[in-house]
Amino acid sequence: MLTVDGITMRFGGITALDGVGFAVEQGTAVGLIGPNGAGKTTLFNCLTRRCTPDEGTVRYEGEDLLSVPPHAVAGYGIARTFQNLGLFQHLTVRENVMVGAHHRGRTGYLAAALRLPRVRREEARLHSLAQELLRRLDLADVADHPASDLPFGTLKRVELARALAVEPRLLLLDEPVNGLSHGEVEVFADLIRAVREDFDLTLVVVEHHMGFVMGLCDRVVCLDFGRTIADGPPEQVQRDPAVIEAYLGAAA
Ligand SMILES: Nc1ncnc2c1ncn2[C@@H]1O[C@H](COP(=O)(O)OP(=O)(O)OP(=O)(O)O)[C@@H](O)[C@H]1O
Repeated sequence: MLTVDGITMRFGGITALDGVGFAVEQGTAVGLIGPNGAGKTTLFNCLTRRCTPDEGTVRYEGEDLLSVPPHAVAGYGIARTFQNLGLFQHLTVRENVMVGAHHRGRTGYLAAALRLPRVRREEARLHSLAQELLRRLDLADVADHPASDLPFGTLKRVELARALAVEPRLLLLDEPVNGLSHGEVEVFADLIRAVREDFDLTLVVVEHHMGFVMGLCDRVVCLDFGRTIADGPPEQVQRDPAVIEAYLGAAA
């Protein structure tokens, strides 16, 4: 279970988040929505330890996540994808996925330097994990291509494979369908639903595409001006007058 409580984050005179709280039960998918500037990215950055809030707590499986340094978050079974893809363009697809796998590597530097047998066993395990993910996400044919050669839609799958290589229980998706065509969104939504099931994932998704959020998430949290204005099942949040007003106000 992920519990976010009383998160407040200020940038100079701007209060980006103002006492935001919600909980994500293990195995559920929660969508974070809200008009531009509502505070979604700032909240996501607090969850992924890219920033530290001024006030509040974030706990995952009882651990105080705010005391965990950003590079150690993967060790707690938490992975993320990036809005603008967090891939290494000059590396191959397979190497990018292996980068994810190594975030979760369980061997220390000394053991790795000495190439102890357990290091070799761990390397072999990570290679076969990467191979399985490449197959599962239909990337086997492009495994040895540099990322820079591939279309955006394929890179989205590489990004997902890299995150899954961390062997997460909790996966945080930052605008996963941003930049995809209408048809690609539906295919990617099916893929996310399938991997969620296969890997028994808990999901937190920041996304502007309402159809995607409503079709994937069990619960939706809507932010506006740094505050939670709705939290409930997708159909309920979609009909909530405060949510409609926030979006219409943003469009006006
Ligand atoms: N590093 C920063 N310095 C100053 N202000 C910031 C910073 N990051 C965010 N803000 C401000 O905090 C508020 C929330 O921004 P945030 O990017 O979290 O919103 P958002 O809901 O993700 O918006 P969008 O949907 O446009 O990505 C905005 O007023 C924004 O200008």
